[in-house]
Amino acid sequence: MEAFVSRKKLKTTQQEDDEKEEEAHKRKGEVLVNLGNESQVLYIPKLFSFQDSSRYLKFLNNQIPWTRPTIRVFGRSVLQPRDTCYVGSAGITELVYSGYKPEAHSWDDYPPLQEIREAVHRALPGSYFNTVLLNRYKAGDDYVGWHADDEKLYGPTPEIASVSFGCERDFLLKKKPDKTSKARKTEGEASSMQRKKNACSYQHSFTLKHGSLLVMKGYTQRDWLHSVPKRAKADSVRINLTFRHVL
Ligand SMILES: O=C(O)CCC(=O)C(=O)O
Ligand SMILES: [Fe+2]
Repeated sequence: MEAFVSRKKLKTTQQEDDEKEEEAHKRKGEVLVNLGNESQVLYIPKLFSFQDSSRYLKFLNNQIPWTRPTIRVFGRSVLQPRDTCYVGSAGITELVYSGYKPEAHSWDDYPPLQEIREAVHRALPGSYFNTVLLNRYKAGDDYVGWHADDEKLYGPTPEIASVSFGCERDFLLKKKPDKTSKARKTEGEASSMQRKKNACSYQHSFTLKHGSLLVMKGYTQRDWLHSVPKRAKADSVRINLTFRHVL
């Protein structure tokens, strides 16, 4: 009985701490979502002013050597549905995703990218990013499908900082299917009402604004998938930069 009470108390303290942290971010106009099991997402809507964001968008759109590579998806070669470029420090482990190994360009050639990285470092004390993967979505039919950035070179709990410029697009998160038999059994026993309720907390969506920063932390890449789906109404270019730390 005693053990049960103290466990319950411990959980309450954790929840209280989470709520306090969420409140502190809210006061700054930010959103912190605790996804459970030590996964969090932080959204800062205005890391950059409108003017700076527009200047960066123009620079990136015109000066980055964009490519649209052929990638492998479920054993088939397909054109990636967005443009890409990769920038990283010399000597880092090579990145390979969907059978594609992007060439790492040098930070030295893109001072505005270094400026953006410094702003991200200031916003996230203690963070350090040595690579950035850039994506350009020309319009609403460019997208990124469901995936996790769970490549080994980032380690088990990577912090991924995602900066967006240009057209607003939806960023979705959904929980990976739970593999443990205990979880399957609990889900099987749940009433349809409970299942609906659970489903809600297993999906989140953010509209990523011009000049915003979204950070995925903790075990988000292990336990969750994310995507930027097609949107018929998105009629202009969006550029997204995901800063990552290669170990
Ligand atoms: O464009 C975005 O917001 C997400 C991009 C992304 O998930 C990725 O590059 O891995
Ligand atoms: Fe991603």
